[in-house]
Amino acid sequence: MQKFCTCSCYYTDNIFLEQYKLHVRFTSEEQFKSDYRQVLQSLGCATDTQYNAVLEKIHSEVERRRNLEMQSAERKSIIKETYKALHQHVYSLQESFLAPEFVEIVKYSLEDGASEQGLLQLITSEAAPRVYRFPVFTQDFCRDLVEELEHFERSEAPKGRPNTMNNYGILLNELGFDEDFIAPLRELYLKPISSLLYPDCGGKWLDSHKAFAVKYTLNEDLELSYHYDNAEVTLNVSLGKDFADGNLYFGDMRQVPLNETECVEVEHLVSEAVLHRGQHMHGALPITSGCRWNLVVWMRASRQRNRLCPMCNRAPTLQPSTGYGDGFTEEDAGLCVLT
Ligand SMILES: O=C(O)CCC(=O)C(=O)O
Ligand SMILES: [Fe+2]
Repeated sequence: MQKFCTCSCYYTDNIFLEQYKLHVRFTSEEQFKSDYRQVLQSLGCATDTQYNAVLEKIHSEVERRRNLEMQSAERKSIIKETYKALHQHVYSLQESFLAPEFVEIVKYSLEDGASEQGLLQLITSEAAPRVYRFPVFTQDFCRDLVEELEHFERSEAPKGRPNTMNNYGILLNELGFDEDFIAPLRELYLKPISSLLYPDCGGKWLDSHKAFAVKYTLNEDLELSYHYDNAEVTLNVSLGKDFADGNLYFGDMRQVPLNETECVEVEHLVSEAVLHRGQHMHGALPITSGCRWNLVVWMRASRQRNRLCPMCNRAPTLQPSTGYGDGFTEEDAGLCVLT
């Protein structure tokens, strides 16, 4: 059994200041002041009170991150004991949930001699550079899954939120989707495709994931700011329900400066996936009516990220974790010792 880890930058880096739409790093008050005081001022954080409110936000976010694993495990166990599913069948992946076109492209990807060129002939469209759109689920399955997620939302069960940028949404591992749904979807279906499309980004070595559902409605979140994912390859499936606008947009890879980037809008039809490199910058435009639910799977390749943590851009400093952590692994140095 692999032992998955987190990078310690999780407690210092990529802290999102919603009010200023700014990601920051915090290691000490002096470092923070020298790195951000001016930038924050230019974004409207002018007074000491506003600045102190920012520091307060950062401290509480770091505290939240430190308690996250324990609280998540607690929620998971309460959900397991008390939550009654509406559609029990959606928790175990079956081929009947999948669109026939998706099954075909996976079948092709598993053939001897399958190539990127051959696969691209079967995929509906390349919506932006190396961003692919194709059907994944049936409409019936999308409807059942949304009904299940809404049933969970309405329940008394405790809820964890996917990340600091989403205030609504559901962590699917807490709800019990990891073992029999997301893991086989990644391993049996998405890895063969990603191996051909993204061999340079760890696509052949996907071995863990973080999966969640995101939700946008008029009284809650409307949009998602421009960001990259803590993932090598991301699957994003539109589940419905009815909504207007809310397209995804893609810029460039995270290494490219923003002023050299042109964004491309990508229409996302219900039941279709958008598959992209995790570090390809993107966001979601505001919806203007209705309710939009998406399934997002951040897929990780330990072989890739053990060398470079995409969040701090350094060799990761590993911290033990429960579950998949952030997809890093302790590599066994002493496996074949000759004496
Ligand atoms: O709302 C969406 O479709 C985008 C979600 C996303 O990019 C993310 O959660 O990482
Ligand atoms: Fe994302």
